[in-house]
Amino acid sequence: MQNLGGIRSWPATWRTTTASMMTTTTTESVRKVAQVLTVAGSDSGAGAGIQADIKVCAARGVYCASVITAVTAQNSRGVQSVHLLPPDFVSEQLKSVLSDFEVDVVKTGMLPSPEIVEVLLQNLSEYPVRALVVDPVMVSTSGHVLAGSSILSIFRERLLPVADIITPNVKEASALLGGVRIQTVAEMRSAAKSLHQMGPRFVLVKGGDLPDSSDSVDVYFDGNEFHELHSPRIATRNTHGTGCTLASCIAAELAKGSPMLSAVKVAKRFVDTALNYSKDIVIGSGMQGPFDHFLSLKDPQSYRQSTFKPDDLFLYAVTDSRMNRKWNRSIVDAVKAAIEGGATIIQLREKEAETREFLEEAKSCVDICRSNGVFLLINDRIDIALACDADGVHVGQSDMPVDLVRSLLGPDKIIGVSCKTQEQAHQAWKDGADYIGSGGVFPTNTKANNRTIGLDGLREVCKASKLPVVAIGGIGISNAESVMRIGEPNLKGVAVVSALFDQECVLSEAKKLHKSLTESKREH
Ligand SMILES: Nc1ncnc2c1ncn2[C@@H]1O[C@H](COP(=O)(O)OP(=O)(O)OP(=O)(O)O)[C@@H](O)[C@H]1O
Ligand SMILES: Cc1ncc(CO)c(N)n1
Ligand SMILES: [Mg+2]
Repeated sequence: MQNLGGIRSWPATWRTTTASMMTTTTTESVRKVAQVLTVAGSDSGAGAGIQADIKVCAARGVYCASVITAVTAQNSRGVQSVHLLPPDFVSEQLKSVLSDFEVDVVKTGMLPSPEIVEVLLQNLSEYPVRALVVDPVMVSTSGHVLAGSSILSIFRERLLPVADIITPNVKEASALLGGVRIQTVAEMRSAAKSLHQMGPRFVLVKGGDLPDSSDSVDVYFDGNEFHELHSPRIATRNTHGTGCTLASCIAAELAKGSPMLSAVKVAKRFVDTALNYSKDIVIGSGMQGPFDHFLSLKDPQSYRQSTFKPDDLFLYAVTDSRMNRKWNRSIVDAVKAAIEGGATIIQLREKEAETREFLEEAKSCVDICRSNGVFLLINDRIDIALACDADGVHVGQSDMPVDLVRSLLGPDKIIGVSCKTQEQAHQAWKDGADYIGSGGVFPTNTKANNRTIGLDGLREVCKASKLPVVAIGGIGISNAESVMRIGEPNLKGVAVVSALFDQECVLSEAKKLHKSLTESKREH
């Protein structure tokens, strides 16, 4: 919470906890478990509310306690009835949990009366937590009022100012702002700005219900900069509880130690994946079905595969053991800095590493990448990729053939392959690769005896490729724009080695490169 220092003051070790383990060893015998407390309403249909919150946290590897504010009779057709719990009893539940557990993050959903908000604030001042995520639930997607206008003034005056992030949908944002019109992304941006002035540290205005939009766009504002989070709108009836899921996932990621923007990105991606994954399941006969938070009601194999997107190739960071040694940093530190600076995918290319040491480092990198929602690939070493459960591999033309890699790794891992020619690009697609890396575009010292194909060669490969392409070889801040300017639609980004890792500060180089790539993307 704002007045408590927020998540920025968290111990550094927390930032490396994993989604699957949810713990950090503090002493030999005590394991710290990341904990969320949701303060929300029960949904008998279990698609939204408390039930969704608990499922999301479990899916993200975080413990979730629950304080119930109201009980709803609700299904896929709508809300039939709402029963509020007495504020005193809500307070007893809050005390019960907060006085006993080490709650990291409180997430609020349905807070149906000013008295309930009052007891929540009272308990939070008595038992401070590290972060407060406020999903200002007011109306269900089916149109039922879950919290009326009586809560508006206490929300505006007392709850929002102590929130770390608020996640209103467009209707809720409009209600909080006294009924302003929000029908476009531009209006979402200005709403986010006005809401920020009410005191929360971060604002995310969700665009799931934005009319006439082919993308599902959420607008994030940190008081300084805006970020638009886009994902294609998924055609499904199963969107009941997307809002609760998003907010709880943000809370879970914060509890594990993520910075805010990373938590929001992971959450958006989680909702997107879960919706995609369960778009055709049928639960209930109404217009608003629940979806599957555990991604298990359908063939689990398609999970990862469906989440790799060509845009993940935007800023592709490839590590190099010699450079890390030269600058005296570990692979793990190099990867952390690259991600913080904006790298969108990581490849570990550690030619000289000893297997056992490499495996340990790769495992740590998997944890960091996963908690930041960034994929991690291993160069060439299928064995290491399997052993550390990396998201995939990148192979060259003289490494193991792609079809064999695919049969070893299964359908859900990402496979990239280096291609210099149109024939190789065609073969990569036939063999089941997900993307190709093409280069060396410019001469480079990183790879000896590597033929340079130039921008013309890159263009040829892009034209022949049915797969997304990332350009590699001698690319850095000075020439990244000229590469992207070739304007081939399937050229999705640049891969860099020295430009990030043979530098004194990986973080600032990554930031600069990300900025220049973003600018060149905007221009085209
Ligand atoms: N059809 C969809 N396809 C993809 N993403 C979606 C879709 N609908 C909603 N989302 C995403 O789900 C998240 C929740 O957004 P939404 O605006 O629906 O919240 P909400 O209305 O509060 O949710 P709820 O339905 O739980 O009340 C956002 O990240 C939004 O972009
Ligand atoms: C209990 C409850 N909380 C939140 C929502 C918002 O989706 C809902 N429909 N039901
Ligand atoms: Mg909605």
